[in-house]
Amino acid sequence: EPTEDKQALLDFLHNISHSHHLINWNKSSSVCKSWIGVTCNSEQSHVIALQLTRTGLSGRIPPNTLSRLSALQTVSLASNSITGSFPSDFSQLNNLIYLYLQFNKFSGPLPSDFSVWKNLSIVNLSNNSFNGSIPFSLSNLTHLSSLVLANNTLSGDIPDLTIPTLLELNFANNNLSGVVPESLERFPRGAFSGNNLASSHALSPSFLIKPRNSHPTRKKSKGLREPALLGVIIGACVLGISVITAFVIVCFYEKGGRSGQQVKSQKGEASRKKEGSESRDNNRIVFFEGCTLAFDLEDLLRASAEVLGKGTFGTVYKAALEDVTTVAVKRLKDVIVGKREFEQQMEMVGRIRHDNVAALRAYYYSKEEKLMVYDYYEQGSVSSMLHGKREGSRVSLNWDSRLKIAIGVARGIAHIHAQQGGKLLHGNIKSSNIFLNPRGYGCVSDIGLATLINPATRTTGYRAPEATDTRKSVAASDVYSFGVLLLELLTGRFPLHAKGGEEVVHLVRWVNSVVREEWTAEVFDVELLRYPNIEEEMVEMLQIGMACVVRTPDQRPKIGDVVRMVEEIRRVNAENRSSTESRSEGSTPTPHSIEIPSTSFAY
Ligand SMILES: Nc1ncnc2c1ncn2[C@@H]1O[C@H](COP(=O)(O)OP(=O)(O)OP(=O)(O)O)[C@@H](O)[C@H]1O
Repeated sequence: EPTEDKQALLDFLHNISHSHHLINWNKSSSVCKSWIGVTCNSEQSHVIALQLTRTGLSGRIPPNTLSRLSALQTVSLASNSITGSFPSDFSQLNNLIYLYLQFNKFSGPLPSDFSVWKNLSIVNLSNNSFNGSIPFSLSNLTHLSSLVLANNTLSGDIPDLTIPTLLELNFANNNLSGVVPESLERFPRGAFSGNNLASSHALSPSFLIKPRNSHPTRKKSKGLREPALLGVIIGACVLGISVITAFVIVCFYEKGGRSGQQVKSQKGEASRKKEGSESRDNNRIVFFEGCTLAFDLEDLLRASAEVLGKGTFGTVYKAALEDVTTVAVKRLKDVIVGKREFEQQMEMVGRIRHDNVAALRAYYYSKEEKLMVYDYYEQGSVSSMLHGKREGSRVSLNWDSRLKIAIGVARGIAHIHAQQGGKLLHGNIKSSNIFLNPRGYGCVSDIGLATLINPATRTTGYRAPEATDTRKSVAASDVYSFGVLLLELLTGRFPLHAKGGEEVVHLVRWVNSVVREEWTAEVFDVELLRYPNIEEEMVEMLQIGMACVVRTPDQRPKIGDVVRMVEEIRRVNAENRSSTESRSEGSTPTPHSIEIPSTSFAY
């Protein structure tokens, strides 16, 4: 626990007014683990990021508080009502990389000596009342990639800033005069609009305003889209990092008219402020309890992102918020329910906190966008672990891991089924929705989405025979999907896999036929055969899996029994193992060597 940093933050908190968002900032809780908006380094010895966007901060930043956070790399205090001049003691934060102070009430001059922050990469001081000139010392920042000073009252000439790393620049809507220096001519004209510039860059407002007003009906959403679009388009052009920008471009700008939208205007900026706050008020990101993240839609839009994959319900992006916090954002498509029903479902799911259920951290609903925010699981899903490329990227899943995945998932489903008087189902158990919790147990994600989305778009392979339509799903349908997952863990095969030519093999049918032929050992993943003394456990798991996938829902075990059975696999065999160890050491199952008690299989 970084006690000095904690005290500095408490001193900050006690000397500035703030909203209830920071209620969990207290002495008794862990600053690194539970304080909202605070991120520590991996050793938990220092606070490295402070993200207090929209937390109702108002008044001056108390001196000698934040400046004591010596390892701070990110300061985000955007969208508050902070007054006073730029905190002079921030000059002590010489590890600063990201500085976001936009949408506040700062006034007075900018710091004259920016060179104290030699690692600064992103500076956003826009939408304040800073005055005075733009300091020339900015040109000493050799890592600077984004400089946004728009919507202030800065005056004087624009300094000749030769910063090769700079990708985004916005000085619009100030009182700047003179000409745009040659070093900055590469930036779009809109970056300088709304000033008193004398050269050809002093553009006619009508040119700038036109594109914005050409789609009056889309006013609201554009308010959110444009600032990020500007950054992304410039970044993409210069860097060509199309994968990273895909999230913002594909995700958020799909519906908006694009031509000419990069250009900003004085009038446009003014209306953007208004539109932005309106739409934020109506459609804000809703965070759930226990979430230490603090960001808003604009942060999400700005985040560098990559597509993790497309699923039945939409596309999932890995988004790096202000390059410190990484989250997974699911952008839903084909949502068939209205706002109220959507919110109710999210509230239900967002309240679930369990070791074996991936927490939904936040959601966002607007007419155009429905987003869900989860923790990002670095290791990827169980599906990618099982079926990723055998060499290299594939994480080896040994038998213990597979057992722990099965136990975790069973417990997770049981917990889900215990919610809402038994009314909540998962509806889409599959290996790509299973992740590993910190102790290596399975953790279930994507709860309850099936009821929000067009039922025709459900995944086959894991789907129970009766669940042809989401509305016909019952608790036993989740048990069936869990059974398929067990078979997948045992066999290392996809639920539907191609067997030479075009023939598609249904895993459940295949396992049943192999077992019927008494070639049971054939079903197991060859990767598992190198672990000694696990055949009994594998057979037990196979029995449980096969019991879960019987055709008639009533004949499947209840999830509570399934939990007990999978937990028993290890317990029972741990007791037996010592006596059998000497006998079977190193042995692997051979064809015909395993007996499966006869069950009434459906296939
Ligand atoms: N929180 C997360 N962390 C890391 N990867 C994730 C996370 N959530 C989803 N993914 C990965 O993103 C990809 C797309 O996920 P998504 O849930 O949209 O599709 P799916 O699981 O393949 O199918 P479905 O939509 O039916 O659930 C998958 O590979 C999934 O494992």
